[in-house]
Amino acid sequence: MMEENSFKETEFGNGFDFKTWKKIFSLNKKLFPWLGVLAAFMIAVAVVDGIFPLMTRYAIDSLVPVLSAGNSMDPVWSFVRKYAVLAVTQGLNVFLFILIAGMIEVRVCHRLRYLAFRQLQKLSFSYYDKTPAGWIMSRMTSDAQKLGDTIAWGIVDLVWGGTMMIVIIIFMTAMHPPLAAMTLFFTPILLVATFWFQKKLLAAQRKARKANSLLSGVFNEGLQGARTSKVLNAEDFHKAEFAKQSSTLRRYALRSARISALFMPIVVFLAATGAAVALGAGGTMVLGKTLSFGTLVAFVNYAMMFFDPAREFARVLSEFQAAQASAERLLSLIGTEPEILDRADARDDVDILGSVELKDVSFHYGDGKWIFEHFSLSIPAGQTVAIVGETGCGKSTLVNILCRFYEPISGEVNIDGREYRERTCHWLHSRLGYVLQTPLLFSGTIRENIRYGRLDATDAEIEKAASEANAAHFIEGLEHGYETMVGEGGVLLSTGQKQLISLARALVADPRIMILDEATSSVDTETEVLVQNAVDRLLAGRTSVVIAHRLSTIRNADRIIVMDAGRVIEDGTHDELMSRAGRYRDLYNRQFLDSEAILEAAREEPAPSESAVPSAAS
Ligand SMILES: Nc1ncnc2c1ncn2[C@@H]1O[C@H](COP(=O)(O)OP(=O)(O)OP(=O)(O)O)[C@@H](O)[C@H]1O
Repeated sequence: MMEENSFKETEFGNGFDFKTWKKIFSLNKKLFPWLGVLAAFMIAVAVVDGIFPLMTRYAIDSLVPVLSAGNSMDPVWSFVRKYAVLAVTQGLNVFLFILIAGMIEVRVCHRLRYLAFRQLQKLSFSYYDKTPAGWIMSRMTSDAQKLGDTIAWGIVDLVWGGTMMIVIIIFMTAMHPPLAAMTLFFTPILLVATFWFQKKLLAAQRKARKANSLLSGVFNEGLQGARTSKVLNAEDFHKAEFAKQSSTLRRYALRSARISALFMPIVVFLAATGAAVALGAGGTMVLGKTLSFGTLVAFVNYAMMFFDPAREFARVLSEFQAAQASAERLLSLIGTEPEILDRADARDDVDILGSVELKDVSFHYGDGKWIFEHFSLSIPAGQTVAIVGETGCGKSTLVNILCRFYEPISGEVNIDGREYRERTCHWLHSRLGYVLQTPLLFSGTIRENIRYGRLDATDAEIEKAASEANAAHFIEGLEHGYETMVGEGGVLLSTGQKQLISLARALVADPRIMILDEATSSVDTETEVLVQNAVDRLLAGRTSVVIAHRLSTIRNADRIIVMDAGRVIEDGTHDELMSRAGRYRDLYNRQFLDSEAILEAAREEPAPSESAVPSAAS
């Protein structure tokens, strides 16, 4: 298998890319009306926010003289009513925009995860060879989450910040254009400074996060491998690695703290300068009676308020830029084409008898290292073939090609005399059973796990398959029987129990061709016999290819193929090959008799953890 660290992630650019965002938005077309509603609410929130200083202006200029003159309270009550209406409207706006933005966040995240997961189901095996599981998990979890968050709350802040700045400029200009020009004189500097700081801050934070995750990796390895590193005297190496990552983290964390510390005073200073100008110039006008006192207060308010939307606007733009890497990585996953695709004229509606033939097949995994060159093998329908050979000789690769997880680079794979690419992948996979060496169960009940073999199987069929697979006895002995939860990956069951369930799953599917990658893990003798009987039943009457480790399977096979470096070097029955004194006899004596000896030892002293087949795992 390919090492995970050989995976090279595509480097994505840093600049803002409209195309990427257009694609992300087009994947969420159904949310467009909601995005429009959200934007409308944010415009409303910004307008109402901008009206409050005008209310203060009105109170100072119109109400204070009325109150000072001791006239009626009526205008005050009318003002209070208007103020209350405005406050309630704003409360409602805020309630609704939080609700809608939250809904959009969840739906964007769900949609992107759904699209990525759907694509993952379609992708060929080769994709999983090249792509580490951790990388895929990050795309599905943190990237999808980040995009949901950035799109929903980014629109909130972007529309609010943009509208708020426009509203402030309009209101100021409408009240007093020359004073507006003076107050807003520093605004461009404020905007530039805000953008610059936000960009630097985000970059430092991103580097700090990266250093933090590397440091967690070092922790993890250090803790998990504590025993190994002691044995290997590798403590100093781990200490040095920890010191390196830790000082990188400290450097970036300090940088981000420095930027934050500088940012606030500088930007607040600039905003305050605007307010000071308004106060100085406006104050003079108030003295000269060319400006009302209320208008001056409104100007000072607006000048101080301008800083907030400017900061939000800059922050969101930088966040969109930061989230762009998430968008590009997710799009690269969603847009990956499966390497194995059905041909346009591939048929699905043909019966299968089960004869299999590899004809002149050559294959490599994309690295140019040929695993098979001009390889041929023919298996008549109904025959059981055991494949044996040293590790790395190509047994699993042969099975991978047979199952069409990979296609040959050249040559043909014929099933019932027809090239398998003339059929759909579904045609083959629905008629082919594959029992893995390490049986994988899904979290759920035992019944559900057996039903994975054929989704429309009835309960009676499931129970019949379990009984044929020798699993019924132990299942019925469990407190919840077929409804027993198996835990994630089947952790609540023993190895032997999992093997029996996976055999039942294959039996319920009733495939014409059966591929069996036999388990090497030893189970106790009693289970070994149960598993072997179930395997015999599973293989009977089907074309079967078994990567064989059990002596009993090898002996019972119709034919044994010995492979070496991608070639068939011996082919015959057990007795024929034993009489030839060739590689098979060698292997048999060395490998299979050894495993027989291990089994023999296990018979005398059964391992407690593996002797649990008939026992409960509720
Ligand atoms: N996904 C892969 N990408 C690249 N090379 C691979 C891949 N899988 C297997 N190989 C290489 O192909 C060769 C044959 O491997 P294969 O797994 O088919 O052997 P095997 O006989 O099944 O071995 P084992 O008995 O250990 O399972 C090996 O050299 C292996 O390194």
